[in-house]
Amino acid sequence: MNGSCSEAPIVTRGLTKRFRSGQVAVAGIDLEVPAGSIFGFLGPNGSGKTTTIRMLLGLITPTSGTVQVLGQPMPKAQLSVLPRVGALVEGPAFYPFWTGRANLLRFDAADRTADPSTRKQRAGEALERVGLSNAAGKKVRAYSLGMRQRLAIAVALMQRRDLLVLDEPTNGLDPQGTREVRSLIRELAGDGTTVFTSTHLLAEVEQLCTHAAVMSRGRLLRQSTMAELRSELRPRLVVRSPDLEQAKQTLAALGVTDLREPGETATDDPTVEGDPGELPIDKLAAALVAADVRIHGFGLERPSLEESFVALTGEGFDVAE
Ligand SMILES: Nc1ncnc2c1ncn2[C@@H]1O[C@H](COP(=O)(O)OP(=O)(O)OP(=O)(O)O)[C@@H](O)[C@H]1O
Repeated sequence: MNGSCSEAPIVTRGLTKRFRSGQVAVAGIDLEVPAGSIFGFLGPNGSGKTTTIRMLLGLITPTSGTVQVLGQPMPKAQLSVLPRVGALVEGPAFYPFWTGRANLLRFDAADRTADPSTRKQRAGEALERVGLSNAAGKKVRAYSLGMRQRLAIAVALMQRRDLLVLDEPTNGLDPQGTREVRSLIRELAGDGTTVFTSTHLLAEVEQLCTHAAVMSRGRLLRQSTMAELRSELRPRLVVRSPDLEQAKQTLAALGVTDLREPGETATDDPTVEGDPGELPIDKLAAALVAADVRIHGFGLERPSLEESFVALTGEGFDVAE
């Protein structure tokens, strides 16, 4: 890996894009993508992910703000930066009647920074890395969607890359293709490549990423490690009881805050939940019993990542695979 990669491979400051229509697609975002991370750039459709990625790669110019990729300013330094960045933005258009290998060679031949004398060898290595060596001689039209996407990633891997930027790499894939691409991304990151990947799928971030940033309506709401995001999700006290009013009063008197009755629950029992803060839960249980509250259920529940992101963005995420 290149020495300059110890610094964050992607840094933006106040990055903004206002389109001619007047629409502000990206509104002053400060991104910092650590070296070696699998960074999930998460947000609902239309939240500004693709526009951000296009600015990172120098495909469009920011209205204001700065972008540094691999320590150098973009788009100014794109000639020296882009050969070290593998990108998958709009999937490359393959010739269906050509083999996977022939398509790969064609893309490399169109790349002025690529060395023709090593082309065949590099194609062989890229096909090997994405697990397509055995299918390299097959026509692309016989490829599954997952194989096509892996071939697209092979295009991005024809040269040694310090950073991969992938825009919705599993979009449109069936579950098998999705698994293939996710495991490929994990392997690539395991080799030390930083991976920046956008997605509207929360499950993708949960399964794949070490870090995440959450976009909503052009703004960056949060960015942190996945471990931090998870630990921040405070557990809530959940009590099921036919004596709901009394349960509420008792808990409130002990200092449980934000008491609410959730709409839908797994059981028919009336349920109240609240934030117990630092209160020891055995004391809370004892107090309910002492107040003659009949208890059908009692415990701490951690909100899912989805619930907390929905609370953050006010929008739902697609949690489907
Ligand atoms: N060339 C353009 N001209 C005008 N508006 C645009 C242009 N490109 C994108 N937009 C608008 O900017 C907003 C952000 O779009 P963007 O494609 O960046 O979002 P996204 O998060 O990548 O969503 P998706 O996953 O649907 O692509 C959207 O409202 C979109 O309509």
